[in-house]
Amino acid sequence: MNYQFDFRPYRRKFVRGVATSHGVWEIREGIILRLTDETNKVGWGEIAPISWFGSETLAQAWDFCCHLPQEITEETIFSIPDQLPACQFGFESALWEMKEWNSWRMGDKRILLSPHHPTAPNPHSLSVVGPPSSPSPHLPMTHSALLPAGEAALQAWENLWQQGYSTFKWKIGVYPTPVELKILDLLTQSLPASAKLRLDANGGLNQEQAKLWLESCDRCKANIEFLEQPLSVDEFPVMLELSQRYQTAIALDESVATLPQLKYCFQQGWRGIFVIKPGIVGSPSRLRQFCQQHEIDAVFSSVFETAIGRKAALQIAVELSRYNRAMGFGVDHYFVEEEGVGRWGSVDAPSSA
Ligand SMILES: O=C(O)CCC(=O)c1ccccc1C(=O)O
Ligand SMILES: [Mg+2]
Repeated sequence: MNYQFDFRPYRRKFVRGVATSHGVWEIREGIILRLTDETNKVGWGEIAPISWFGSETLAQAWDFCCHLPQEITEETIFSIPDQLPACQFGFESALWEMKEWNSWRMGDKRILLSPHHPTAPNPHSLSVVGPPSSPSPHLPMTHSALLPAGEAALQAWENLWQQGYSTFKWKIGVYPTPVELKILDLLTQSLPASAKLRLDANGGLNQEQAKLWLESCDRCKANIEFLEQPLSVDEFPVMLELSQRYQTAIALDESVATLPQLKYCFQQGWRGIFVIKPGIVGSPSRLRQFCQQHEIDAVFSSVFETAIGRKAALQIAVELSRYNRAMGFGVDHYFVEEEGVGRWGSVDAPSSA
């Protein structure tokens, strides 16, 4: 079977920049792709790289798309190299979506698009356009809401709590450790007792600081679910050691950004938490295979994708989640609801390409 392949870039500005230990991230850029089969069934996919996190760059993904022929096959998709993990996700999830349509009784004509009049669904509201997802055998999943770095977290949690979130993730390693530890004190005193807090350092701590955080967390009466990626990727052995020395759990994130890295850390003996970002980790089918073979403790997490990538990522997350870990997709408050994500039909190269 041959599939017609189309793609377009998109650009979304965050309402407020996302501050991490890497600096402030202002704009999310990516690629929306579409596969159309010979009967005009379509599948949408999204390529949303984060190169500072360990995926390919947007320019590399764009270049890959530009060099593909207009008609591709499954073999094209399953032979995308591991160096392009966000592309593997985008193409495979588009293929998956199209096949889902094949096994679904077509009652909704909105999606049956003529290739001569391409109109993209609004990626913000794709959930109302797509086919019903296969029923999940799992319990309803909860989401974790992302808090801003620094003392802004002290004001931000309450509104999110009222929206129904009870797990929060706070970015640390952005301000000096003593300042942030003081805020941690205030935050844990003000959060409701049933709330859970995740701390995400994005690899921005040194070993001394990491120990200070872990000691504070061990002493803390509040429910600290885990400390995420305290040290840089090359300090994996130290994190392995710390995970055995402290009560507070450690989650790897940047260290397991892609599937080969995930496999490596597992092989090296990591049995703590793995944060998995389906949007950049690579091939969904190979991820599924690995997670089903090894019953790892996984937390699934957003890459600030649009509703197109989110739908595919959530399908994977719901299928592979265990231990009732909240999923890190509570990031909608970083985007303006009505904002467009680029028009299907106007072709501009991404600004960074
Ligand atoms: O995981 C979450 O709860 C929210 C998503 C998130 O924090 C994130 C989003 C994009 C890039 C990196 C990260 C991160 O976990 O470090
Ligand atoms: Mg993280």
